[in-house]
Amino acid sequence: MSGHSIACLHIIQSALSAIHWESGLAERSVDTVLIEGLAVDTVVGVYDWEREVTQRLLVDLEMAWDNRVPGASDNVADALDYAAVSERVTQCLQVLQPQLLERAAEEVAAMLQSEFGVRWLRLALHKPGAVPSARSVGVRVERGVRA
Ligand SMILES: Nc1nc2c(c(=O)[nH]1)N=C([C@H](O)[C@@H](O)CO)CN2
Repeated sequence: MSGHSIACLHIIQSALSAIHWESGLAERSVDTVLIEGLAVDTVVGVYDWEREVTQRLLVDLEMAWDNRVPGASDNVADALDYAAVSERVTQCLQVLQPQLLERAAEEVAAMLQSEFGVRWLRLALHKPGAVPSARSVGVRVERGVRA
């Protein structure tokens, strides 16, 4: 192969790798941070009696986060801090006192996206005592773009 052809090949390879990078196909993280079974006692429910008592909700969360950054720095400031998120989710549900789990899910999801910069999340809210013949009932939502 001539020197000219090799030079052309290099140019084509560089252009292709630039396109690959720009298109976001390169090294995209699909990492997540998890919270499972977070117990939150709050006023929740549609019936009159439910507005007079607190009931337990269990929260499961999976949130997209590029864990390579805190993985390299070992610094919690680079991580999605699951302790801070747990505290804020608890506060959000205790202030909201929603009737429906659907309303609670929307509020928590929007808060996580706006306050913590979470680009994608899957959130399940369980209300274990609501239907005595079921182990648990609840809702699951997915919001944002995963990758
Ligand atoms: N899809 C839903 N159905 C029901 C909800 C709810 O939040 N989402 N809530 C109730 C009552 O509050 C119930 O939990 C009382 O046991 C009924 N259905």
